[in-house]
Amino acid sequence: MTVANRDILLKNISKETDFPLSFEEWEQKAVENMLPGGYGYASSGAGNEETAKRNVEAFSKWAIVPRMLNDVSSVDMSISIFGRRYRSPFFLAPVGMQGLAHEDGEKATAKAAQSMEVPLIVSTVSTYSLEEIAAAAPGGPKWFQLYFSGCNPALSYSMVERAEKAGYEAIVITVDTVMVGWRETDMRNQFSPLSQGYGTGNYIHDPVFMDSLPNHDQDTIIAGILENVQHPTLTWKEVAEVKKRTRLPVLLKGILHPEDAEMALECGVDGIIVSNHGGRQLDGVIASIDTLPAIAEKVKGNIPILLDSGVRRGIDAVKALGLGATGVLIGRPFLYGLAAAGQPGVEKVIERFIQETEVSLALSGIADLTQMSKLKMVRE
Ligand SMILES: Cc1cc2nc3c(=O)[nH]c(=O)nc-3n(C[C@H](O)[C@H](O)[C@H](O)COP(=O)(O)O)c2cc1C
Ligand SMILES: O=C(O)C(=O)c1ccccc1
Repeated sequence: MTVANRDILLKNISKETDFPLSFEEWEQKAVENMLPGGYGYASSGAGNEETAKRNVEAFSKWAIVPRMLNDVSSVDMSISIFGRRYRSPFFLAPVGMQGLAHEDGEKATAKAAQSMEVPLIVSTVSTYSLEEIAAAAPGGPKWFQLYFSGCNPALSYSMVERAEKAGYEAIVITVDTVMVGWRETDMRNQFSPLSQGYGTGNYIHDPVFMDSLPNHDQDTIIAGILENVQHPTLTWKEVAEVKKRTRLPVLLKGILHPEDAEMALECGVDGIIVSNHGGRQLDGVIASIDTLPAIAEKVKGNIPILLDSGVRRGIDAVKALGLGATGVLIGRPFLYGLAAAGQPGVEKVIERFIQETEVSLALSGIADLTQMSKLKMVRE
């Protein structure tokens, strides 16, 4: 029997009581280890935090109708995407400024992703440069998340080129951040992640970016980064242009409307990430998991659909897979693991997700992910 909770039944779990189990327990460790402004930035949602709450509630409203009497003695939860096979359906979401959680920031996360064989999506606004992160874990699968520059397209293209050169295997264009959301927690704390992040690293270490600035004092660099991240004029035109300029697969992150998913197909993108940015952008929007079925119906298996926002444990991933996702991204869960214990913390968070998913698939009567359509999914 290979199923993960064997160790628990054999009481081997007592060896690792130092590590939290649930999301809430990891979050408590993060509260203890992060500065209040940084924790507030990471944990909060936009506006009244309706969507941030809805993301989690919506998962609990979906129920699985499981299958019995299928041999689940070995559960294979590997997925295949863009010609590569991964051992699990989990990805680490692009999370900027990880230096806020741990001094090794994305370098520690990259090492954990490599050792757990989980693809890492590196943010444009990382504490460390995309090359430093790649060098920290040269064998690990990694994708690059692009905030397409609002004022400097040459910067975006140069970042795509650098990512290709550094071994990144896909480009994820985030489309829900044409401007940063209305974040009252940060206003109250007078907190800007950009000024904090800058002190600990050298993200956007790009000659094109640096040349575009009138001078190199910290305020000018930070204002320049923000101007580059926000892009109110972003349209399908820029997406098509990025597609033209890279040989890597291009995904769009932040799709919620089924018709946008259809337009993504028409535009020739290679994948979509159904996401509301963890409730950090437009408050009041639908939970990702609730819009997934309609999107899956439009996409009809033509391109992979990934999902994030509110995935807190393995069973949430099973629900997303049951509703048509190829894989899921986790954001805050791994960030809190990083804050709690650095690289080993991220590894343990990933391990918990993988093991709970394995047990949950077995109990659902699923031996491998091609069998997911045998489940019935019901919304309360
Ligand atoms: C602190 C923080 C920073 C983030 N930075 C980025 C970013 O730079 N680029 C991006 O596309 N998404 C960013 N996101 C959104 C995540 O990629 C992801 O969509 C979200 O965290 C998923 O929700 P979850 O935290 O509920 O798992 C960030 C999220 C957090 C919590
Ligand atoms: O905090 C975020 O979610 C995010 O994506 C971001 C990135 C750069 C600046 C501000 C916010």
